[in-house]
Amino acid sequence: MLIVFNPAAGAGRRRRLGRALAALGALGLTPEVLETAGPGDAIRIAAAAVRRGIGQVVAAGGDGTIAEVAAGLEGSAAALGLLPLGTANVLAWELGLNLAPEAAAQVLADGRAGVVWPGRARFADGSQRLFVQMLGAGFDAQVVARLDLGLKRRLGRAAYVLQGLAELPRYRFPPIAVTIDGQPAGLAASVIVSKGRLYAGRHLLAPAARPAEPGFQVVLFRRGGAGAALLAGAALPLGLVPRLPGVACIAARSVRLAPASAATDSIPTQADGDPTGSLPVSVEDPAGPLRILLPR
Ligand SMILES: Nc1ncnc2c1ncn2[C@@H]1O[C@H](COP(=O)(O)OP(=O)(O)OP(=O)(O)O)[C@@H](O)[C@H]1O
Repeated sequence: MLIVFNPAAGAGRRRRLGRALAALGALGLTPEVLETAGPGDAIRIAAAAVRRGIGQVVAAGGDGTIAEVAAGLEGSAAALGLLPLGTANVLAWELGLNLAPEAAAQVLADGRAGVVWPGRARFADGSQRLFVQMLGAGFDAQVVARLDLGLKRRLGRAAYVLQGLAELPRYRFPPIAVTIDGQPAGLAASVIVSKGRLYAGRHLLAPAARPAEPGFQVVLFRRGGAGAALLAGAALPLGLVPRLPGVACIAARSVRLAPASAATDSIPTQADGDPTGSLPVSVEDPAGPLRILLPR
């Protein structure tokens, strides 16, 4: 077993890693730990672990670290383990993991192998990105892109709320043209292509999502403007976003998002809470699912 540790993820992460290692030691396991030095490093470390024949590679960080380890494991038989140390840890909540380091260690030691299907996003410059929980385009991606990382470290998820309020008066909500399974699906001010039911922690966004199956739920925010975004932000912790007027949730096997007009501003995207490229983007299933260690 190899643990890929992102020292920049979440708060109190080194202490939480230490607790997990102590618990693993008590269970007779002494995994190798490698630290990431920056973005993309976890992909390289996980891919090298696969070449060395390591059967379990653990992402110790948040959703961004999980997505990078997943990309490194793609196409292999190695199982992904989770040690949630991030800020939002949405995939861990989605899969029903207990976030305490000792409980996570127990799953690494004796969990059952399940599967999750990630999504693949392809950008116009030829770059691509695997995501495990969601890809956002529009307002939420703008918030992620502008987020001050020092603030995120100090305040955790509250930093997103503050940054969201700061972006409300400046973001212009350029319209996004949405294509679902090859058919036009109209315009939206913001879109979240979700693999899971949850968003930004434990908040319900896409009730029909099934992470263990291919395909996506596409959450369309048809209404733009500060008022609609503020309403969505207020509805999120109440789990009421899917019921808001102007919000639609559509099942998809492939999605294309593009600026509706060539004259509009560049529209940002985020994947699993990290800034990614700008629109246009195409989203599809990868060739196969990922093996993942789940609670018994
Ligand atoms: N040593 C490092 N220094 C700075 N950034 C790093 C380092 N190693 C990895 N990263 C980047 O940090 C990004 C954010 O980490 P991650 O998503 O795991 O934590 P988080 O944002 O706190 O958690 P969550 O996504 O659950 O809110 C990763 O996608 C990765 O690209």
